[in-house]
Amino acid sequence: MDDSSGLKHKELEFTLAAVSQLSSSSLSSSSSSSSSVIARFSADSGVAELRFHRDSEFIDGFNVDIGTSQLFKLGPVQSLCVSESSGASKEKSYSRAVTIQFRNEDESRDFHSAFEQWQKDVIQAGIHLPNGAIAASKSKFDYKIEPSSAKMYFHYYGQLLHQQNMLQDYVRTGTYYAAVIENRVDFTGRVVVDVGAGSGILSLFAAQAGAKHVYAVEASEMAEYARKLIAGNPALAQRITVIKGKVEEVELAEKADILISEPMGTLLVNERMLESYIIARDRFLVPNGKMFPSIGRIHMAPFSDEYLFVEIANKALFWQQQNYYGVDLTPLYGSAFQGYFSQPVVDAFDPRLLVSPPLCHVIDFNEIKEEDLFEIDIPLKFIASVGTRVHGLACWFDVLFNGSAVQRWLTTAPGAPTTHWYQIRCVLSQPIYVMAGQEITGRLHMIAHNAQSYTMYLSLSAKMWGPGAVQGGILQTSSGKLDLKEPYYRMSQPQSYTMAQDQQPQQLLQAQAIPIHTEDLDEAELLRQPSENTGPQLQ
Ligand SMILES: C[S@@+](CC[C@H](N)C(=O)[O-])C[C@H]1O[C@@H](n2cnc3c(N)ncnc32)[C@H](O)[C@@H]1O
Repeated sequence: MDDSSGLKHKELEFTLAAVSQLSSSSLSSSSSSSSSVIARFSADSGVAELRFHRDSEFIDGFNVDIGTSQLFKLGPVQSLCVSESSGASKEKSYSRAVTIQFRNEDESRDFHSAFEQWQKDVIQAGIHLPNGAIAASKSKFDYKIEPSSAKMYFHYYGQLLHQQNMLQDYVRTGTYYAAVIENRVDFTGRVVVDVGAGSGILSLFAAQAGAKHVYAVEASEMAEYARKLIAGNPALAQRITVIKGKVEEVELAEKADILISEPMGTLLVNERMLESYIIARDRFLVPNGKMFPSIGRIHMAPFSDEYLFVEIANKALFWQQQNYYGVDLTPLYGSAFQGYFSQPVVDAFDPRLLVSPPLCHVIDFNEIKEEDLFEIDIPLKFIASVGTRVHGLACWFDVLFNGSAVQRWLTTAPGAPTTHWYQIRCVLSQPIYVMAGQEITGRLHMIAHNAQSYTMYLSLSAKMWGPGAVQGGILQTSSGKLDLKEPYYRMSQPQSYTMAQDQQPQQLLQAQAIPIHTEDLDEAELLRQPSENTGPQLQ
């Protein structure tokens, strides 16, 4: 039954034991209560919201927009609600989290099902405003992604120079070409959907491989260029239809036998386009249809790199000046130091820097649910091959084209031909010392945010080692929080790994600072490796 909000469910209230807030600037700032807290589901303001009240007072800054939030269970009576910042603060904040403590398991369960139901209604029905008007029904994409991020993102992809950058990554485009052409058997006479077609290049490959018809879906202005490019290839053009729009929103005349897409961002998941690929699967693909690619793997291994560590630590030294035009800058040193270590480093590194064999986290595009990509939690366990200082976690990815004739992997591994994705390294501000044979454990926990990327929480620990060690005991732990949306592109740095890796960090800190190449890249450009001077190494 509809109420004035237009949602099927009436306003609901839950009494909670406590709530506390994790803001992006502080992990622990909180406002938990001694008196009980009421959580109220409401659409009073025309937006479906969860509002928290204590002693009939609204708790400012805690309200969450149900349409753009995600609720996770932390334990039987504890949950975490991650949401877009919508409070009074003007501070730029991609996401914020409220920890909710329930009084018992039943109430926790009821709360979760109410949240799920409200979210479904918001997404499916749109929201009726109190004056009777109906707010435009938003798509799944619009609910998850901040409009300013989406605008910049599609503006970036609407430009030919950025499509050219990807086309000129010959490892990437050549592997797609080979995977399609060698697997003609999968394309001949089939209906294909190209998810995020860009210039239309993969649609043209699919048509070359004999596709009966290809629907090239592209949300950015690039769709117009794709039309032009396709029209200029008349032998293929009659079998390709360009559809301008988001895969979450467009309608197609028929189902697809096969999806083709290049949805991979830095560390596979940046840009959150994999979710669009999964939505396209659920909307357009016939049961048991093929996906090109069908599997993605994130590979991870601890690394040791004194140069990189010192370079990052040195960047913050600027803020140690006590007399900068008469101003003491040191109050900001700690924040600057933390800021530099929160940037994943993007470059191509020597695989000899790896301290142990890598492990991998598999994402099966045929099976995974869109929601599974909202939070990616990877337990880490390695055995150090050498005694050294570990400076963080190195990561890269690969994807599989599981063709009926030929299987092909597109890899971005260190040591393999470089792609425009390079590799990424999460550097910890506190290195850990390991001996050969010692176990390194940890966790990489990534939480999606509404700026089309992820907040990454990394921790690494060295376990007790040697005779007499307490079973399972931890010697040292180091952790960090990084934003995958704000990487540090380091490709133009001089790379030299001739120095002994056991040189003390203090000595290096005193050494001449490595000149830092700063690139004036806008936010959208940072989603991908973008500029000409840092372009992919041509084959
Ligand atoms: C990495 S590019 C790949 C372009 C092209 N397929 C290629 O391989 O060269 C991804 C493209 O997908 C488009 N895109 C991203 N999300 C989309 C969505 N939800 N719906 C439609 N297009 C999308 C972007 O605008 C961009 O052009």
